Amino acid sequence: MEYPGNLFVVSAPSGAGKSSLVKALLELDSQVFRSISHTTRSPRGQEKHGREYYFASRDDFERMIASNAFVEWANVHGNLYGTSKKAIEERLAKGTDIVLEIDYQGALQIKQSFPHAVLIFILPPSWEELRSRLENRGEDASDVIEKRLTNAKEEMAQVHKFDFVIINELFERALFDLKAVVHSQRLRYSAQKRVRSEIFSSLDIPVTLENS
Ligand SMILES: Nc1nc2c(ncn2[C@@H]2O[C@H](COP(=O)(O)OP(=O)(O)O)[C@@H](O)[C@H]2O)c(=O)[nH]1
Ligand SMILES: Nc1ncnc2c1ncn2[C@@H]1O[C@H](COP(=O)(O)OP(=O)(O)O)[C@@H](O)[C@H]1O
Repeated sequence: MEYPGNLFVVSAPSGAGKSSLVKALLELDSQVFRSISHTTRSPRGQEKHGREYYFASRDDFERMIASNAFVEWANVHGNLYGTSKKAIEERLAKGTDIVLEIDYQGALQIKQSFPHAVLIFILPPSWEELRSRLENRGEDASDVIEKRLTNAKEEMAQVHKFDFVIINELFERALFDLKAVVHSQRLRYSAQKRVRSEIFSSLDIPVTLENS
């Protein structure tokens, strides 16, 4: 099913800066919303249920899997994470753009269900920088950091399956690149047709079906 809204997926190894970049994007662009995932991970730092995540027990999460409530879900770093159908379908149907901040497994599942989804991978500038960001963030125990750094090797090996790759060295530059990807998608003819059809019809521009 085609939706009038654009669907962006942002993936990155833990510590690369995806949450910071998506947060900054949402502050600049009122037309983009972030999908709130469910997770069995316990809250970190100042995280609040219903804001960063819907924190769920393992039983509740598995009940949601059994009732087919997720459009995608995955086991990441030993915790379960998933995007509920409810979280995205309502927003997309309204024509707003939505960002999913999910791992590469979820990204590939989304691309299967929503071929027009735009997959964006955020890379750190180096291994040393990735480690130091995780350590300076100060939100994960050292064994968790080691596990996430080990998983980062497999995650970054998937980068070629993504539509765009942004290197998050200087934050402002990476944010500029992320904004450019979002805005370029809005300028695609098919996206324009869905959002500005009244202008196309008033200018008598023929809209061919294959772009619908
Ligand atoms: N597949 C999937 N991955 C998710 C979802 N929500 C978060 N993740 C990913 O799970 C991983 C761990 O997220 P988190 O525990 O918040 O740690 P962070 O990566 O250090 O911010 C990250 O790669 C997230 O992108 C989701 O709904 N589905
Ligand atoms: N370009 C950057 N330069 C330096 N530090 C950064 C940059 N981007 C993010 N950070 C910091 O790195 C840490 C990890 O960022 P975060 O957004 O939590 O990553 P992720 O969501 O990918 O795990 C945070 O402390 C954040 O403030």
